[in-house]
Amino acid sequence: MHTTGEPTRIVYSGFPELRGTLLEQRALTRSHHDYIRRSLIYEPRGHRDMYGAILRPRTELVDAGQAHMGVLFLTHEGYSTMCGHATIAISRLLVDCTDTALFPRRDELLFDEERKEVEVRLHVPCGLVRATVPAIKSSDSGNWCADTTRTIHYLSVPSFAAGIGLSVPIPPSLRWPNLGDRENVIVDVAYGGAFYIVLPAPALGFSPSLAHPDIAALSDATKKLRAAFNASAELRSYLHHPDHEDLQFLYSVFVTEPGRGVPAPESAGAETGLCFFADQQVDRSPTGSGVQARVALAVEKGERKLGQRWTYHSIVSNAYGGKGGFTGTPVEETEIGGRRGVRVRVSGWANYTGFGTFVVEEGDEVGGGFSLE
Ligand SMILES: O=C(O)[C@H]1NCC[C@@H]1O
Repeated sequence: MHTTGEPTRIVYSGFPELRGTLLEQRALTRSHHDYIRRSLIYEPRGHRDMYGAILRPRTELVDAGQAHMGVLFLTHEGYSTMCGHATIAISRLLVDCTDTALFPRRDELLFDEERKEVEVRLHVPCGLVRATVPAIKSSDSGNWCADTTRTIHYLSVPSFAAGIGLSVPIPPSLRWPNLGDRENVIVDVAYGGAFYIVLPAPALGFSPSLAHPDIAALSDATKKLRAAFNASAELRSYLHHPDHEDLQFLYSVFVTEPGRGVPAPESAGAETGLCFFADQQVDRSPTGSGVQARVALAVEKGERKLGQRWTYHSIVSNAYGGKGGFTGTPVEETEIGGRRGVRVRVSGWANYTGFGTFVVEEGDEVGGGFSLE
């Protein structure tokens, strides 16, 4: 499937049997079954920016009846903890799926007759995400399918601003050409199921406009910024999450341009972002988890009120006149590990690109997956 051009290659069958909690399954997949990620995400089947997901029908939250399905996320680097664009795609797939062999909890989904929508609860590595998929029900069969005229939305795990206006010292070995003679870069850090650095392009020494970004130069700068951030124990201490140490790492640097893009209906404003995540993949979608992080920052800075909807574009949604932009709305204040957090409602669209079977032949070493880097 794709969400504003960002792929999600979804494994719904054929994955080895795994037991344990979702985070244990994630660790086991990394240690014993990483060849599957490499064969699906790397060349020759995938590419540098491919993204994937593995459906996990048994997890502790599924078994407890709190979630309908578990999910592991795959990047070019490894296994991410949250993914909004894949959440939107997978929840549509599950609403359309009638096969209980693939989706054992399918019969627990409920069609809301009044709102004409179906709620799908996904257990993802960072917690429980509630997605709502608009749907159409057939009066003959009683079956439903996703209604693609309306957006899918999901309610996030608690998101929070972790640090505002932090100064990152850039050592001489990590300077990039646009930095000029500056020795520090000022960043915000926020959590939206994963930790994000968020900063406007001029903070890196680039023009404010993301209309025609120099992606290679921005990738070089954000990679070096991330290395400089990670080199400081004091800065790394901002990546603290009370739930689990698996969540405590810097996932992405998000470069933003406030004000750019068409606001979606009933949205108070718009902005554009370019997200470099994992090992410098570029997100084509507006990045759901990054939207959560950016909304949490806006609330913390007093720029956004509860209930205020805002539009978030990627360079792809802007290229299509705003189609495929996400919206993000802080809907509820919450407390997380003694600090203020918000739950964010993120809306977007996803489409199918195909259904297929992948094969790796015995002895085909190249076909097991390679990357030109
Ligand atoms: O939408 C998201 O949250 C994801 N897209 C790729 C990077 C993030 O995990």
